[in-house]
Amino acid sequence: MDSAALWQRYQDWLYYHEGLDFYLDVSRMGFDDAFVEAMGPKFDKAFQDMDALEGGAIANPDENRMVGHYWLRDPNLAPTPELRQDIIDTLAQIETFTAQVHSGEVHPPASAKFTDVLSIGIGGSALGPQFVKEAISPIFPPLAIHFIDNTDPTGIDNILAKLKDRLSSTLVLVISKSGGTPETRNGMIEVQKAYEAENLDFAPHFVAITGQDSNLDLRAKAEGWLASFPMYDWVGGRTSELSAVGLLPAALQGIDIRQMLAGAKEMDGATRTPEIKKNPAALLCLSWYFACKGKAEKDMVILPYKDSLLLFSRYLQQLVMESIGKEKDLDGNTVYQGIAVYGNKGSTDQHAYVQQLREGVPNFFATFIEVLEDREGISPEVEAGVTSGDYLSGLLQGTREALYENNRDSITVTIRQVNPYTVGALIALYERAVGFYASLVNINAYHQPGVEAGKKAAAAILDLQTRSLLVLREAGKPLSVSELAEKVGASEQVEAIYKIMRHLQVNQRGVILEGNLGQPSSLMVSVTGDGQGA
Ligand SMILES: O=P(O)(O)OC[C@H]1O[C@](O)(CO)[C@@H](O)[C@@H]1O
Repeated sequence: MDSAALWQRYQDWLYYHEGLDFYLDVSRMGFDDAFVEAMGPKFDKAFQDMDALEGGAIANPDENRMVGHYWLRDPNLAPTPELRQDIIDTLAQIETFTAQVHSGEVHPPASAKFTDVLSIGIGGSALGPQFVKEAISPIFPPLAIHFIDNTDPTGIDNILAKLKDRLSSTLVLVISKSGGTPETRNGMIEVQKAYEAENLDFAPHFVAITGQDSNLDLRAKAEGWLASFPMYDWVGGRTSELSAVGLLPAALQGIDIRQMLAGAKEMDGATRTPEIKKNPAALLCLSWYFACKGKAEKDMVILPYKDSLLLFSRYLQQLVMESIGKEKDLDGNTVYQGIAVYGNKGSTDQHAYVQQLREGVPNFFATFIEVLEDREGISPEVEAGVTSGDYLSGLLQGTREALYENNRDSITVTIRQVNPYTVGALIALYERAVGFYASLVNINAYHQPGVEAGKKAAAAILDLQTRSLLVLREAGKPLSVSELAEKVGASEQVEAIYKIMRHLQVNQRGVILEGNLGQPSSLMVSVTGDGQGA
């Protein structure tokens, strides 16, 4: 296409929303009018599905749940007065609690004010709060936030070492919708132990955000924690940033959560329009469908040219991949759907993997996120008439052009500024696009059956560990790994048992491995003393 035709295509397809000061450019996606026309009926159905979902239909049939994240920013849309009131009350509870914490009215026993927040959670109970912190937390927030989002002992140690002198003024949020996620539980227990080691009563520091009557909820009540906030069963983990899960950590950092909700609400309004060209989420989704051919044919590379949006791709990775990555469609057909998402930020990534994007395997489409405002105030010049921001902007345009020249498609999302309003809008945009995409490819976007397999397998490994240590103690003499597996009654699990023993030995858990470490079958395993791991 020559430059005049491209300029025309750019204008024909440009979406602009005045209230949001938001642009979406899909002109560098190679679809034609015939494709758009052919997609019409599929989109009509997607719009209808979305209407039903917002009206309170059971949009997550496997889990027999409604899907109501859109109601969080417009409680009037909630299908019952009770749900509406719950949303309003929770928001009020978040704001009241935050004001009390900021003023010192709610304070820890040994300190006049809380100074830090430690958020313990994983997946949807961490990624949104982490993204928002990175994007819009003030440089000097009233409370500095830290995260434990894994069961990695070194990761936990690092955070606790950082907070050691301030545990007495740290507010600990334990966030888990199910209230039973092991990584989160482990973090919670280790942090409680850290409080006990400092002779501090942990309960007046701990706050739960969880589903009603979950294990976490019951524990928080039994131990008399400082506060609890609800997580509703009709909000999925990956769409929970605008529930208490994301709003409480954000508010505690001094972020304007009403603005986040307002931005999301405005975007929700824009993405309700049942016309592809006038609906930015539909345009995004049309582009994804075109690139992927409705199958998992391409990856989505997210390239925000703004440091503060670094974690957006990580946040979207869960939102898109946990929603779209499904083996079966709604009719039970095997479809292996998915869109792999990755990316960090431009122009930094230009000095890493953009080489492959430009010249290597064309298995992706890019999404540039452009922020018009370089910084607050006037920029110094780095050379005559040119600022650092001019470079950033030029590098974005240049990369987009270089990709296009080599037949690599791209989308460009443009906002004026990264602020609570636009961050809320971006979250809402992608939530809606994922919902539409699921309709187009006929899958349930709101369950995650695949995650359960890994969780069950991990539980089975821990069970094998307990049984193996028991056998070793009873044997009272060294056993080869295969003898051990046989005595445990799990010969087919010999490799897993070998790995368990190797891990216990390295961590001084009372296991001795003798023999050639490079030849696992030569190893003899025994336990010392009472075998601490048993
Ligand atoms: O909030 P929870 O229940 O601890 O779950 C954390 C994450 O685990 C998952 O259920 C899957 O591993 C995610 O969907 C969820 O965001």
